[in-house]
This record gives sequence, C-alpha cells and structure tokens, in this order.
Amino acid sequence: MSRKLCLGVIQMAVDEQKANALKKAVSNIDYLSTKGANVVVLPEMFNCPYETLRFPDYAETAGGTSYQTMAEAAKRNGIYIIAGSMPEREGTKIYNTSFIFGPDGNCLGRHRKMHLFDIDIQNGQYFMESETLTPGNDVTVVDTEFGKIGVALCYDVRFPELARLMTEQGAKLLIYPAAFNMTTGPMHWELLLRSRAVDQQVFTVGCAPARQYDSSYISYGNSMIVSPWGDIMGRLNDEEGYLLGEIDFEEVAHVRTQLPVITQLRKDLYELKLLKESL
Ligand SMILES: NC(=O)CC(=O)C(=O)O
Repeated sequence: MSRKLCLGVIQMAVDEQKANALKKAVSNIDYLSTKGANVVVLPEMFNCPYETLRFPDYAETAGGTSYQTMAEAAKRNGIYIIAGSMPEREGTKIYNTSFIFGPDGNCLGRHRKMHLFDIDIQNGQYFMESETLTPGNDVTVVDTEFGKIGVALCYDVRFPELARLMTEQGAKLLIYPAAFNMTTGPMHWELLLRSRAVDQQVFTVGCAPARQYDSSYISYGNSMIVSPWGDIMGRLNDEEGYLLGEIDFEEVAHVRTQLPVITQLRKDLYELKLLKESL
C-alpha cells in the first residue's frame, strides 16, 4: 500500500537576478515543506528569463550554484524537489534541464527537454529554442517512496508518445514544469494536461511561471493538478501563488480497473518502441 503524497506546485514570477530567483524558490520550498509537501515543483526556467539568447549567459553545469541550492533545499527539508528547469551547459551544448532531487539531497534524475519549442504562429507566438538549445534524448522516470514519477518539460506535453513511454516505465504521476504563453496557453494548456491524464490514466501536473506583462515572453500561468479521471484538482490564475494537492497513487489502479483502456491496448496490432536507450 503506497502512502499518499502531498504535492506542492510553485507559480512564481521570473526574476532576472538569478540570486533573487533562487532565494525566492528556496523560501517557497521551505514554506510548502512546513505545510506538509513531500514533493515540490518549480516552473520551467525558474532561474532565467525565457529568452533563447539569454540561455547561454545563465547556463550552469550540473553541480553549479542553482543545482547545489536545490540539492541543499531538498536535504534541509527532507523532501523531493522537481527543480523546474534551468539552462544546463555541458561542453559546447546547452540543454533545458530539470534536475530532480531526493530527500537526502542526491540528484535522482535529470530530464533534458526532448522536444524543442520551435514554433511560428501567424499573428501569435514565435519561439525557436533550437537557436541556442540542444534537445535531450532520454525518457525520465524516477522512483520515490510514493511511486514512480515521470518528468518532462513544457512542449514535451504535446507528445502523447513520451507520456506513454513514461507510463510504460511505471510512472503514475507526470510532472511538466512549463511556460505556455498567451497564444497557446488559452487554446491548449488545460486541454493537453487533461488529455495526457485521461489517455495515460495518471495524475498530471503543469507548473508555470506567473504572468508578467512586461516580459518579452508572457507566461500564461494557470498551473494545475489533474486527476487520472481528467478532473482539475487545483488551478491557479495568472498571479504568483502555490497549489497543494493530495496524490493517492492507488487512484490510478482504481481508475484503470473501472475503465481498462491501458490493458485494452491492441499490442498485437501496434506498438510504441524506444529506439535508443540513452545517447
Ligand atoms: N514553451 C513551451 O515549451 C511550449 C509551449 O508554450 C506550447 O507548447 O505552446
């Protein structure tokens, strides 16, 4: 019998001063830990403006200041931290990376955004992450005392294949640190998080920065937690704030027993294959 998990979701505004962003993230983490959170999630690029040309300036190697600050916060509070994402430098490459820390402060896993956000919408949002970023190649599922958690980033939520691969690896909660915008957010954010929850029969979580109208990329906000039935368990608006939600992993089995789409997959007719284990 698994224990219920108390999930904390932090929707914070971006601060261009990295030291301030880290301070704000830590004080929110500490606060949610006092409220009982076992797992705390931060938004995509929580320590950096969401602008491709600034990623190189803000990038750090794994083990850098931002990484250490998150590891220490996890250990001090004895909780799991899904550290949103940050620009990660390795050699000449920069990735959009989410580091995941356990209650002992050790890094349990790392997700490098697999699908880069390269879009150009008429009269709407333009963004080209590939101008400065390299995509990751690995599916990320980490084991916790509560059960397995899958982590992917923002645009990754649009790819049901990745959600299915995480689910096939046993994830019952899919966490997406993200930063949808004012073009795609109103159209697709809720739809995608609820779709991934329903098609994989898992909990899904989207954690976004708060909306700032004076920034070059305006986040939609609306961080939310969705149940395996597709119900919205908690949702913020556009301002800074947090969500606390109870995640009962037993609920996944409960839903799948009543509506057994996962076991009804026609694997005799089609399959989804991971072609490369790791690059
Ligand atoms: N910012 C993203 O990666 C994705 C996004 O905003 C969208 O898919 O829309």
